[in-house]
Amino acid sequence: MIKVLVAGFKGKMGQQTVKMVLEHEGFELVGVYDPHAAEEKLENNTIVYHDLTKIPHKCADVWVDFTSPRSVYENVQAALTKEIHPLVGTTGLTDAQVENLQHLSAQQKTGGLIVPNFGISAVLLMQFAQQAAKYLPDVEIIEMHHDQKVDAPSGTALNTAKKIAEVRQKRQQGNPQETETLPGVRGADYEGMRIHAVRLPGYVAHEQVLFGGTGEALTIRQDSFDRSSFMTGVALAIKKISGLSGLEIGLENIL
Ligand SMILES: NC(=O)C1=CN([C@@H]2O[C@H](COP(=O)(O)OP(=O)(O)OC[C@H]3O[C@@H](n4cnc5c(N)ncnc54)[C@H](OP(=O)(O)O)[C@@H]3O)[C@@H](O)[C@H]2O)C=CC1
Ligand SMILES: O=C(O)C1=N[C@H](C(=O)O)C[C@H](O)C1
Repeated sequence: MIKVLVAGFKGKMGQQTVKMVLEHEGFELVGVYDPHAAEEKLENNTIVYHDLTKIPHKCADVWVDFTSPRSVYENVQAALTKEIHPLVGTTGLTDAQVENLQHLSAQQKTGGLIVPNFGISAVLLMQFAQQAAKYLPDVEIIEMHHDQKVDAPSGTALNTAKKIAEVRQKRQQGNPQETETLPGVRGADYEGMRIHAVRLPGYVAHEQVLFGGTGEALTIRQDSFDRSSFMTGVALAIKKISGLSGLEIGLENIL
């Protein structure tokens, strides 16, 4: 049995993860964590932790984190220090934070995985976009999410831009003389690529990558209509994470 702890268990993704772990015959839910939770135990007697320092060393094999950009760094530090493999779905870690966590992971000899998106459609979108950018280097990214999301751009959009930047030179896009008569209207700039974030009720998680060439265009789009779609990826990562020696980024590392 793989022992799993879920941080952020009351949230939208945390609840899906708890359900999946309880239903999976190879997994055992050994604890859940939320500093703001009122209860001491779940209905099935699973222990509820409220304080990071009270979570015992090596009490779980995997720490699944679906919390918030404000808490994820501290949580992953705690998991690594306790020699629990962190499986990080939470977005918003900065590059410097990721680098520090990778050092800690090496020091602790405890591997882990940061996954900007557990959906197979999003993983494929990122791979196809990287491939397309080799031939169509003028790109804009539009991500669309529910209006409760706290971070922008989405982790998926930022990771898409980083993957594209690996295969193309930084380039200026659009008219060098362009001006914004409404500030921000052209979106954020990542190495010359524009990223636009839409937040609307009714949406879940969606992304379009638009490529323009001479007289032609390509649009790649993925849609996550339901959060249960992320659970196949979470389950697979829980099974495979102990095989990772460092703190890696992207579900593709275990596919
Ligand atoms: N990688 C992927 O495929 C996906 C990633 N995500 C990411 O996962 C994260 C969570 O998303 P979602 O579930 O929608 O968000 P929610 O706001 O629904 O849930 C977050 C939960 O974390 C709790 N929380 C806050 N601080 C802490 C802490 N220090 N330790 C433990 N729990 C804490 C919150 O409690 P309280 O409300 O009391 O503060 C809340 O219950 C986001 O960063 C989102 O971008 C989402 C979907 C897919
Ligand atoms: O907050 C969300 O909902 C999601 N967050 C992740 C992100 O920021 O990319 C993954 C998915 O888009 C859902």
